[in-house]
Amino acid sequence: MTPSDAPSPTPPAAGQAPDPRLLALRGEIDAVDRQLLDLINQRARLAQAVGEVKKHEGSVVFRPEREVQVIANLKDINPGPLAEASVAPIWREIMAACRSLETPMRVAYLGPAGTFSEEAALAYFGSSIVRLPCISIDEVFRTTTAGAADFGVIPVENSTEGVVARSLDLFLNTPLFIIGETSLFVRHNVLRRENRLDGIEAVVAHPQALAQCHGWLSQHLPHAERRPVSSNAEGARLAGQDVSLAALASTRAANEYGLHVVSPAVQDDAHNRTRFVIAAHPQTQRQPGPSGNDCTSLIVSVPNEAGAVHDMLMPLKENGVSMTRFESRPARSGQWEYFFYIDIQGHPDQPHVARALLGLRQVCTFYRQLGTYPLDAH
Ligand SMILES: O=C(O)C(=O)C[C@]1(C(=O)O)C=C[C@@H](O)C=C1
Repeated sequence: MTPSDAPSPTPPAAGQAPDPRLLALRGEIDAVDRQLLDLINQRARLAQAVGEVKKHEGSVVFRPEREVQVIANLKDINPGPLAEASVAPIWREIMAACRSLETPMRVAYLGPAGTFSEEAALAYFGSSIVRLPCISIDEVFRTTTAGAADFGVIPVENSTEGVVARSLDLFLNTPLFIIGETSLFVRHNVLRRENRLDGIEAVVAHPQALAQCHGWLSQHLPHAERRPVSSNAEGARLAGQDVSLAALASTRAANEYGLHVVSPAVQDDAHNRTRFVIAAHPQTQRQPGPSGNDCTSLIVSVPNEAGAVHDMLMPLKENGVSMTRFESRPARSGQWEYFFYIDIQGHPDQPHVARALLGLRQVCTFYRQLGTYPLDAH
């Protein structure tokens, strides 16, 4: 008998009693859930008590380094069968719920509802947050700088398209600093009111998404105009109002705006990822302590002369500090001068990192530490 000939298990007919083993197992699951609820409430009361201590000493609620350690410890001791990848999202939600009892967290990101920035905000902070969707990345910076948001979620880099130049430029003149990072797999889908490709006159999406789907669009929708808009979710919102438009956005955006997924995963690179950083104001948040796996982000500039970039990197080499990112942006001085955006591994509390930063500072004409934060533990 082939698998397709095998008799399929018959579901119980309406009115027929389910298998008694199922009832017994569900009874046990209900009992375990009650215990879990008791335990989670016990944990929430402890977090409230921690919140009282912090209020008393005037310190900040959100401690990313502690949250990373909680999750890493649990992954280490997880006996299974729960998959290791399930531990982080479950505990992130539990900690988000506990945190929200200490204080509600207001998080600004590029909106409207359904953007990948919103997904990054939820992946990083969990869902117990106050969502503040903004109309542009500039607005995310403004809202967070003005104190209307506690944190801003900023896209900085995409694995297909490279840096998000606007975000890097905005970091140059902001008092905000970085307290965390998160990376998302970004899958763009063609979304439309009608479930077919023909008749699409324009594809509306963020310029980065249009670029990330360039090959697919040229092949499948060569005659459709590519119209840039402020975000992919904004494109989905517009496509919800006009059947001649298609959007490139997430399945969450499809649900949000009642659209069909006409073609799934049309980004040219199957492994397309976007990295976001979490920005906060130094008056309301402090730099996270060492977590054991940290990154320090800097913006520096050196004189426009032979060997200057080499000299700038020597203190890192001499102190055994790894550089994980090196980007340049024009300084707009008309003199072919550049700002360099550098990420290094480690925390300034580590002596070799402190020595490297001191050496670097001495050769730079501009030096700004953008923040030190635990690396994404996904
Ligand atoms: O340990 C703390 O500082 C807490 O406030 C508790 C807790 C948690 O739920 O475990 C909550 C918020 C912080 O970001 C870190 C951890």
